[in-house]
Amino acid sequence: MKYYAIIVAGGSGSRMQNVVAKQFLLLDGKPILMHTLEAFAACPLQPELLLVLNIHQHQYWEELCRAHSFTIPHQLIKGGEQRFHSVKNGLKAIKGKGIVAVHDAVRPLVSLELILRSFEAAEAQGSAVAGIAPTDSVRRIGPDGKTEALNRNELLLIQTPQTFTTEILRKAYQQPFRNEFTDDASVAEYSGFTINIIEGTRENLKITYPEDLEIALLYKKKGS
Ligand SMILES: Nc1ccn([C@@H]2O[C@H](COP(=O)(O)OP(=O)(O)OP(=O)(O)O)[C@@H](O)[C@H]2O)c(=O)n1
Ligand SMILES: C[C@](O)(CO)[C@H](O)COP(=O)(O)O
Repeated sequence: MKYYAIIVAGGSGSRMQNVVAKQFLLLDGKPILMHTLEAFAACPLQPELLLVLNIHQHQYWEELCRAHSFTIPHQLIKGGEQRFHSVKNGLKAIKGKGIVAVHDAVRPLVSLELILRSFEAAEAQGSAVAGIAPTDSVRRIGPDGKTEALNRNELLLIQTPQTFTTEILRKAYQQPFRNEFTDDASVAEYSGFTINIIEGTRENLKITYPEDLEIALLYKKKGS
């Protein structure tokens, strides 16, 4: 079986409010994106790595690789307008059959154990989407601005990797983009596929706001 990882890094990181796109910010002395690629490169299934990046950042990335002596082989693909289009561009570059993990570049603390479990579960069941139970109470905001409590036991916080067979992912990404498509699971589900959830990990956080970088550094130091 052939394995692939599409690492999506085509966003601008607007919520991070930094002049440098967040995937390039340093975590423990190295760009976030390099930690993420290293996590997948360490997988014994040896996934082929496809890195999706805004075309205007390709040269900058190549300079960063030289500066950090980063030599992990990967294919550079141009990013799209939305995450959906970035994944689609990555998928187009995969020609054969296999198992494809889609992962946010800005989740650098993904564990090798989760990556492996995700590939294995998707190979056995068609898909594997990482999720964890919420620990806060949750409410829905109605159109009138009033809020109502939701039963958190019926909810999951969804992470990446989101891993699928090439057959499922290709079929799903043939659809036109919809605003509700915030992840690959929503795209596959809208296409009629059932989503298989696997347990994610608490430290697999998505670096979104400045304080997330500080939390990620604490996790990183703890792990090393
Ligand atoms: N057109 C886009 C938009 C997002 N992403 C990627 O999808 C992942 C999750 O998106 P998010 O955390 O929202 O990143 P940004 O879009 O960069 O952040 P923001 O929404 O704050 O602008 C990130 O690794 C991001 O680079 C992408 O590949 N292509
Ligand atoms: C894919 C994702 O990380 C799953 O939680 C999430 O949907 C990305 O959302 P964003 O708005 O692009 O950060």
